[in-house]
Amino acid sequence: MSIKLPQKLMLLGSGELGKEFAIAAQRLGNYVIAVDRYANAPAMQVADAYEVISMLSADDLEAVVTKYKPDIIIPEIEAIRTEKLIEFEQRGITVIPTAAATNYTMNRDRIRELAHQKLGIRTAKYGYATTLEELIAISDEIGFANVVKPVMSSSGKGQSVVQDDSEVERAWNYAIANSRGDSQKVIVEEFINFEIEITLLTIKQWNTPTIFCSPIGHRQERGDYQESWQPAEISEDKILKAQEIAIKVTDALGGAGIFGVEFFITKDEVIFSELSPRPHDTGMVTLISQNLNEFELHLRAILGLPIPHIELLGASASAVILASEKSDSIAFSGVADALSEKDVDIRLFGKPNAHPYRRMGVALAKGANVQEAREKATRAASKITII
Ligand SMILES: Nc1ncnc2c1ncn2[C@@H]1O[C@H](COP(=O)(O)OP(=O)(O)OP(=O)(O)O)[C@@H](O)[C@H]1O
Ligand SMILES: NCC(=O)N[C@@H]1O[C@H](COP(=O)([O-])[O-])[C@@H](O)[C@H]1O
Ligand SMILES: [Mg+2]
Repeated sequence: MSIKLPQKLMLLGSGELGKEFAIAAQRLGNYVIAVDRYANAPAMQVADAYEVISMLSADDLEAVVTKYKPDIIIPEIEAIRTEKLIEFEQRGITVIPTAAATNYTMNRDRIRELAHQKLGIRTAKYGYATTLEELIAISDEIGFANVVKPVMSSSGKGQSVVQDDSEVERAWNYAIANSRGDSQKVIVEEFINFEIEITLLTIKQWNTPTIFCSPIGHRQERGDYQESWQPAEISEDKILKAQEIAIKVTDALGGAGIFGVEFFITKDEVIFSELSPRPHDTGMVTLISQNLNEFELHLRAILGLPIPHIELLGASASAVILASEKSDSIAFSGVADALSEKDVDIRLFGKPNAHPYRRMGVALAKGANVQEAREKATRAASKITII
């Protein structure tokens, strides 16, 4: 595919990942329309145009697509009326990576079925429930500890680790209260006691073979990422195994773009967890670690532009800057202090309001080794306070 520039790109979802993507797209002169459910979202601040709609509404999606006639639709979150994307694709608009892929990954049950049932890939043992009674029954079958998550959610929203049957009801209520979209279904997964978990950024291209970034290690709390680092300390044979699985799943999904493929690495196994058909939050480390970051790679893959070489520039890390309370007026202190160390950078996303644990920024660092990079990133993040 050889594409003419500029292209008119419509981002569905305009958070921090969309913002960096919009910047990358505009550096090559493209026209970006940023869409999200609230005004002043990060990507809207750097886009050519923006719209506030419910992305779960087919009518709202139709209205913005009719208004702007984008060449390419680029989903940035899961919670989108993906059936409507299938219709847009049939009308000749490119959907990234494909409309079917966004439909598969919108709900945890669909991608699980594809990876485990259809492709035979090793995952954690799992089951589903649509009522508390079903959850009690399936939890006994899966055993404890297990992890309960709404089938539609991200960044750990509504997710809990359940240690024994006394905690099942609380997990049910928490999952249902925090489910995105209109689903009342939860997935229960066997708790995997992993040594490390990784994101393998996988770049699927229109006409050239799939390529990979060096694996990214990460640490999560409450199901949400706290820090990530690159390279992850895993053996070459496990990297090859993860690459083989990533190729299988992304080939089944088709299209082009970057995917964040998540794995649990145990002593003996590489276990597929889930994937994002778009840049990954833990991949923000590539804003400092690589010659081309994950957003530039996504753009090049989408536009069919060459990626001659991906270079890891050295051990690097990212650490998140989280809000601690609810607020509608955001200001940061400690920025100068955070930036005082060599090879440290930060991004403040410009989200218009905060609530506990909302990700408001990220600190990035390079170091002599992964440990030093992680320490520097965490130190920088800890110096920034939201006031
Ligand atoms: N079965 C499991 N065993 C052990 N830990 C788990 C399991 N499932 C999830 N976790 C932990 O919770 C984190 C978040 O889970 P998961 O990736 O499924 O949720 P998510 O809401 O889609 O997150 P994101 O959108 O940020 O990728 C995982 O990265 C891992 O640390
Ligand atoms: N794990 C998925 C992820 O990190 N997605 C990123 O977070 C934004 C939502 O943030 P918000 O909840 O603070 O609005 C999304 O728009 C995307 O950029
Ligand atoms: Mg995840």
